[in-house]
Amino acid sequence: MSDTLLVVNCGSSSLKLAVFSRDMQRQAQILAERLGTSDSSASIERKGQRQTLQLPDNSDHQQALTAVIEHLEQEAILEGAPLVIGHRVVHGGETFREATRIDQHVADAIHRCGELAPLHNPVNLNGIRAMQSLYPDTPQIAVFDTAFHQTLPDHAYLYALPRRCYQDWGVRRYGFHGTSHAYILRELAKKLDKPRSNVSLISAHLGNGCSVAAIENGQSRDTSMGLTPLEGLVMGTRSGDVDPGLFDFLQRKGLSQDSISRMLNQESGLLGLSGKTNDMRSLVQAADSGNRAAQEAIDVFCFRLARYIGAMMASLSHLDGLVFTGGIGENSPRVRAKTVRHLRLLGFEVDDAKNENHGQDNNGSINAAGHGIYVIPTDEEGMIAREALEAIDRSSD
Ligand SMILES: Nc1ncnc2c1ncn2[C@@H]1O[C@H](COP(=O)(O)OP(=O)(O)O)[C@@H](O)[C@H]1O
Ligand SMILES: CC(=O)OP(=O)(O)O
Ligand SMILES: [Mg+2]
Repeated sequence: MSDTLLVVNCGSSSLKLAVFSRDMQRQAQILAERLGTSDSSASIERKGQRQTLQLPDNSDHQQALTAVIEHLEQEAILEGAPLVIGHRVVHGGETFREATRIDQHVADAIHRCGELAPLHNPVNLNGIRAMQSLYPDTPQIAVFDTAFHQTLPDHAYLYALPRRCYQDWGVRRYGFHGTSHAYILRELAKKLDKPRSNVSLISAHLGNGCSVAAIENGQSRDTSMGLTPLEGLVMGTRSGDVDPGLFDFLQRKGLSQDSISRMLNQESGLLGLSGKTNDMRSLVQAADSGNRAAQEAIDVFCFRLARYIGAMMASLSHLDGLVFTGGIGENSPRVRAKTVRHLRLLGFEVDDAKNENHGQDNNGSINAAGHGIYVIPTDEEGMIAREALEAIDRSSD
């Protein structure tokens, strides 16, 4: 068995892998996209070099994983079975409060939670099964998006529904992107040179999926995603909050349950509003060329985000900083500036020059006066690797 740590993050149409050495140095980062199409490929980044690996036509996650692992072995990036494999699992319900070694019992529980994350958990499980068959003797650890939010207080996780919905079916707010929010807490604590247990922040993870979290003295106290990763902010293809009355309305218009679910999860958000793309970078370009729908999509995205940042203040007694992260949060000065402009009354103000260069010359800080505002790149894979290692140390104690 080698000294390598492998992280597997199976998303709905993509696959991310990362390889780390035992001392947590990243050896390679892999992104496979457009799975299930005739155009799927993987890009492999290693020591500043990028390679592209063409994947077999219509590869599913399992086939893509097998092809990528074969390549990593050929290139000696992986030599023999990894020491541990960490998997991102999106929904762990109330069952999992920390990273957990996967056995049949745990796999069954992940399968049951799949009812609440149908776009995510089934593909997470496919990744787990693929790696179990490739490396049957390697410990496989599940790291849950929901785990960090298990500290939400009752008043933040209960929906105002009849009690039986929670008691009989587990209908409550769970929250997601916990691995990223926990990483951001850790990085902000380092920046401020404070123990995590004294740090309070609002973390805005803005990728394809988007969520904010209020973290008070190191614990998650509120977040924008709920029972499923559909609630809250406007996302790439997800609507975020809508009036629950919409379901009745659309059904009366003749839409089936499946088509409503597809609409809300895959055809809405930035894509739905712009009618063009779910990609924020392309939207900013389109808006600059005068495309009105693209501009409106950005406006709605930023306004919803600002509303939620305001809402997160209700869970905090002090604030060390507002942090932007994820592909959009890290790279879009436009989104950050536009969002913060709505929040002047709450004491937030961006410094334009610092914002334009993502705070790079200011230790990540981009605020003018008022509360601290930071840009901090997230590292879900690094965090999963660390948690996986801690979990095997715990299980061998
Ligand atoms: N320079 C940029 N400006 C604006 N948006 C960007 C930029 N770079 C990346 N993004 C956006 O980040 C989003 C993807 O975020 P990412 O965190 O990589 O996604 P995922 O959730 O799939 O990991 C896309 O909307 C993409 O357009
Ligand atoms: C939970 C979630 O939304 O994940 P992602 O951002 O990977 O879609
Ligand atoms: Mg993401």
